Amino acid sequence: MPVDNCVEFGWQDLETRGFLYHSHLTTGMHVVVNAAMSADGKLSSRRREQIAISGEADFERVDRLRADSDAVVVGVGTVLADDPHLIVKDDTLRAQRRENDRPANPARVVVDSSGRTPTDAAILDDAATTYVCLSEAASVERRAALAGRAELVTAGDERVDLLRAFATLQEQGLEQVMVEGGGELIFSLFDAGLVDELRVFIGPKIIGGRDAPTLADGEGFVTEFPSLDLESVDRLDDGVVLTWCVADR
Ligand SMILES: NC(=O)c1ccc[n+]([C@@H]2O[C@H](COP(=O)([O-])OP(=O)(O)OC[C@H]3O[C@@H](n4cnc5c(N)ncnc54)[C@H](O)[C@@H]3O)[C@@H](O)[C@H]2O)c1
Ligand SMILES: Nc1nc(=O)c(N)c(NC[C@H](O)[C@H](O)[C@H](O)COP(=O)(O)O)[nH]1
Repeated sequence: MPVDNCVEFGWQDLETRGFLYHSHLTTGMHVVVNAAMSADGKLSSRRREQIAISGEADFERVDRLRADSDAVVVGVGTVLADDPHLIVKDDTLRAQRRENDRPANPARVVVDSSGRTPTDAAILDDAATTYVCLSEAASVERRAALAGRAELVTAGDERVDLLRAFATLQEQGLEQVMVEGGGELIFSLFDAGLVDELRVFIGPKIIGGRDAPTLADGEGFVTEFPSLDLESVDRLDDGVVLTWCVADR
C-alpha cells in the first residue's frame, strides 16, 4: 500500500520496501520537521538560550534522522542563538553514509534573508556542504562574505521564498530534508504547505514565558489550520515522541 505523503518507516526502509510516497512539492522532496518541545510547548527560554529538552535516547534518535537525511535545515534565528553544527555525531552512522556513497554528513541549510549568518558560524565549517538561502534583500557585502563558505541560494524579495528555495535545493538532489527549527521557520514552512511530517519530542520540563519560542511562531493561523494524522506515539527518555503526517491541504 503506497504510503501517502508520510513515511511510516525510516528512509532506507522506504526505499527497500519500494513504497511510493508523494510530497507536498511537485516531485520527490519529503520534508520532516523534527523538534524538541517542553511539556508546555516551548522550544527554548525567553532568552532564546539552548535548553536541553531531549534526553540521551532522543538525541540519538535525532542523530539517526540526520543520518537518514540529505539536508538539515534551520533558520538564522537558530544559528544566531545556538551556533549549531548540524552534523551526524555517531561515527558508525557517518561511516554507513560513506559506504552508501553519501557524504559523511548531510548538507546544512540556513534560511537567512539578509545574510546574517556569522562568517565564523560552526555551520560554515568544512564538515559538510552548506547552503545559505537569501532573499534579494541581502547586500552585496553579505553575499561576498558568505560566498566563499557556502552555496548561496536567492529566492524572494524580502523574506526567503521557501517554495522556490526548496525547489532549488531539490534540483541539487536534496530530497529527504529534515527541519530542526526554530519556531518562525517551522510556522512558515507549514504556511507554505511544505511540511510532510512532524516529529516532536515532548520533554519533562516546564519552561514558560509568553515570549519564549514555541514550535510554530510567526503570524499564526486564524481560520484554516494544518491538519495532522497521528502515526505513532513512542515513549522515550522521560518524554514521548509524537509522529504526525501532515494531511494534504
Ligand atoms: N528545541 C528545539 O528542537 C529547537 C530547534 C531549533 C531551534 N530552537 C530554538 O529556537 C529559537 C530560534 O527560533 P526563531 O523562531 O527565533 O528563529 P528561526 O531559527 O526560526 O529563524 C527565523 C529567521 O529566519 C529568517 N527567515 C528568512 N526567511 C524566512 C521565512 N520565509 N520564514 C521564516 N523565517 C525566515 C528570518 O530572519 C527569521 O527571523 C532558539 O532559541 C533556538 O534555541 C529549538
Ligand atoms: N532535538 C533537540 N533537543 C533539544 O533538547 C534541543 N534543545 C534542541 N535544540 C536544537 C538546537 O537548538 C540546534 O538546532 C541543533 O540541534 C544543535 O545542533 P548541534 O548539536 O550543534 O549539531 N534540539
